[in-house]
Amino acid sequence: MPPRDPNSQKIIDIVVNKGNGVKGLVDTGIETVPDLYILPTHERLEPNMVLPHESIPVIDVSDWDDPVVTKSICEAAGKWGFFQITNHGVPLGVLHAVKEAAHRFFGLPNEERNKYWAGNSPTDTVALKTSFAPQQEAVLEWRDSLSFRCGPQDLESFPFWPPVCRDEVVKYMKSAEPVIRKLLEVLLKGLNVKEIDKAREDALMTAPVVYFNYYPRCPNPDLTAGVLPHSDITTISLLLQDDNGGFYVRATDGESWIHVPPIDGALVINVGDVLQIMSNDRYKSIEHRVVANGSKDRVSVPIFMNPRADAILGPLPEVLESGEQPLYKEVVYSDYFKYHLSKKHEGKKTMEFARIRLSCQLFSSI
Ligand SMILES: O=C(O)CCC(=O)C(=O)O
Ligand SMILES: [Fe+2]
Repeated sequence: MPPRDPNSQKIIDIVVNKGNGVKGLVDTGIETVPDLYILPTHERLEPNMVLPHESIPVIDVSDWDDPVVTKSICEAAGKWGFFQITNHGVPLGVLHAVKEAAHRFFGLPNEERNKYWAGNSPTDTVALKTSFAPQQEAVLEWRDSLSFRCGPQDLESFPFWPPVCRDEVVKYMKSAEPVIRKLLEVLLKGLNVKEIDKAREDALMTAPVVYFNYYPRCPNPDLTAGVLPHSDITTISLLLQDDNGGFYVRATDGESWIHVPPIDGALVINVGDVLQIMSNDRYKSIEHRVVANGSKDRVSVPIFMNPRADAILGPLPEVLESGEQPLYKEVVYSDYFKYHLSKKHEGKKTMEFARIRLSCQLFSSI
């Protein structure tokens, strides 16, 4: 990346090097978005790129055993890669409380918040960051995020988590766990996997991470990005939105975008890269993005369910059993993860790391 101009370097200093985040920048009273946050025009989401009448499915999951429900889930995962679920059993009070907890954390004074800055935090299970990969990005994303690793061993460091929000995070994670398990059971059954045994469970769902994403009100929301288009490198992700809107997913035409309207109490579910790889493309990990908000501070609370770092990913034997060619080679999840983090958000580029190129496929079939 070319060197930054002196003004952008000054802002990097406030936002990244001093650990104040974009929230700290907004608190200085800026009235326009600095150049460092201004996207080239071709990267902005223009209104004519949004399909106003399309929407992702909303599925009532009050009966997980209903074949209509399981079929809708698997079909949505194959066609849209995204769907919303309602009546999932996570109490409304728990959902509201965790969003309030996110506001409480980001409402702390800079010096309280940045105690948790990545690398500085009292525990490596909690990390505050800004944008996605500020060192690799010419333009930064208008977002700060606080992540909590929530695997069983990670919870041992709970006493070091921020007291203003830690109870709510754990409660949310615990109530969402059965939903994650059910979703994975249904999705894997759709791939002919009869049961998720201990080994599969270890590989698929050992490393959940809860995020607080915080998008402070932005003076020029049309010029910048909350989050640039990307796919998640998870098995599956569950997203809790607030009522501000601004979350878009790539339409099935591969070009346009669809808004995902907030529904109180619903969770937005998406297939991540790992499940697309395991399903040999039957399920789709779809790009999504967030537009900054001009009138309010927005929060979202995703749960990213990840495989164990040393898990070996590749198309499942059950999927290939009928002689289907694998589209992906086997990769270790930690290598996939590191590759993802070494680049800025760039659509679905990370998947190239595991994809078998056509020429190799032809070669191996000769
Ligand atoms: O904030 C949102 O609504 C979505 C954020 C997102 O896509 C992510 O954190 O991966
Ligand atoms: Fe995402």
